[in-house]
Amino acid sequence: MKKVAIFGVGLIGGSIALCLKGQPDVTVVGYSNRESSAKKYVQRGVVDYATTSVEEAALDADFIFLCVPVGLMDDYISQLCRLPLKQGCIVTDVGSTKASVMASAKAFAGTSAVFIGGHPMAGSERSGVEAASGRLLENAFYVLTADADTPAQAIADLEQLLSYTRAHIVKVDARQHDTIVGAISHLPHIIAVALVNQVRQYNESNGLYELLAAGGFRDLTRIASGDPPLWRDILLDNKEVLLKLITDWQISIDQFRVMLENNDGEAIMRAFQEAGAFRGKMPERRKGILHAVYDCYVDVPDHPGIVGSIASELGKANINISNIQIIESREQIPGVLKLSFRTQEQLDEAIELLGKNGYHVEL
Ligand SMILES: NC(=O)C1=CN([C@@H]2O[C@H](COP(=O)(O)OP(=O)(O)OC[C@H]3O[C@@H](n4cnc5c(N)ncnc54)[C@H](O)[C@@H]3O)[C@@H](O)[C@H]2O)C=CC1
Ligand SMILES: O=C(O)C(=O)Cc1ccc(O)cc1
Repeated sequence: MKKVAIFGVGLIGGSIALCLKGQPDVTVVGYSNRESSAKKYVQRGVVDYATTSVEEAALDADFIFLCVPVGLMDDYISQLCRLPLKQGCIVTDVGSTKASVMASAKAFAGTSAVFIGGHPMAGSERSGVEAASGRLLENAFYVLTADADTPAQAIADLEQLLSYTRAHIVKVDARQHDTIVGAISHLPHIIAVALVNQVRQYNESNGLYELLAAGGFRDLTRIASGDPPLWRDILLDNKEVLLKLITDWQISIDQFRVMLENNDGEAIMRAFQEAGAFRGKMPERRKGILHAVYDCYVDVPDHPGIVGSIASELGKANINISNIQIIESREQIPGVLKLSFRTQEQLDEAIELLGKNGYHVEL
């Protein structure tokens, strides 16, 4: 039996726990610094048992996952490396930045434990154990960062355990990870927040901004709803990378300003063509860091039972809806139903079926 201790059973820790709990050879213990959270982990059935004692959680653990916000990693690493951990215990983390945690983890040198950095490249703007799902990491990339002297057997053992998440392991150098993830995740979060706040300020003097921003703008800026303390920690920890990326971003935006000032339609088209061609090459069907959302919008006449009837038409065709949202119908605007699916295939099938049945569907 392998004992796996999860420190911080929130969105990511809870999702990993759900993949491991119930496996024939695994016991999962959750650690929280708060009694009420520890109780909740057990009540929700995410862990086998929970404790508020670092020592009890770590005692005899074969694997320890640090799933707390980035700003707390160093503190937990210092606490753990002072404990008599089991010989060969593998300590890992799930933090969104890797260089600082790898630096802190040097403290494990000469102890009975081995540290391997980790970052599952999937998640959402939600947080807490309530948002955890055993399918969150399925098909996502899962980065591991290890030092040159990390025993190959320890990496293999961690990979073996992580196979329960059905994520795809990739090994990346910690600094390179922070540079790349800075560009594809951290900078986009900054831009999304800045964009929403720009519109929020315009909206203070004209509420039409909020009303008209309901569609694409809302989807484009979904990640602006991330947990504020979590993102404070990530951005401050990756500050050096982000300062450089923000400078590059300012150059890109400035190029657009110049194109507009010069009425340079050719350059605008070229920018769209280059972006479209690069984006078109990106893999669509594997979860990326900003995970794909397979949504469509269906215009619905305002009559009772319409939602049930659409759901049952799809159900009969074995197309599973993962979420239905009725978007408030406003005066003179037909009702709109937002349907979400888990895969591109299911979305495509739903669009085809609903189209055949006379519904107007948009992406
Ligand atoms: N949100 C996301 O989509 C992703 C987040 N990550 C990383 O995963 C880690 C956890 O993030 P989430 O699961 O999203 O956050 P979360 O807020 O859902 O979970 C964090 C957990 O840590 C616990 N916690 C907070 N302070 C604590 C303390 N002082 N001692 C012990 N436990 C404490 C919370 O109670 C909660 O259970 C972070 O390092 C984040 O950068 C990695 C990939 C994706
Ligand atoms: O919601 C999304 O699409 C995300 O981008 C979630 C996310 C947040 C932090 C990470 O380190 C990785 C993924």
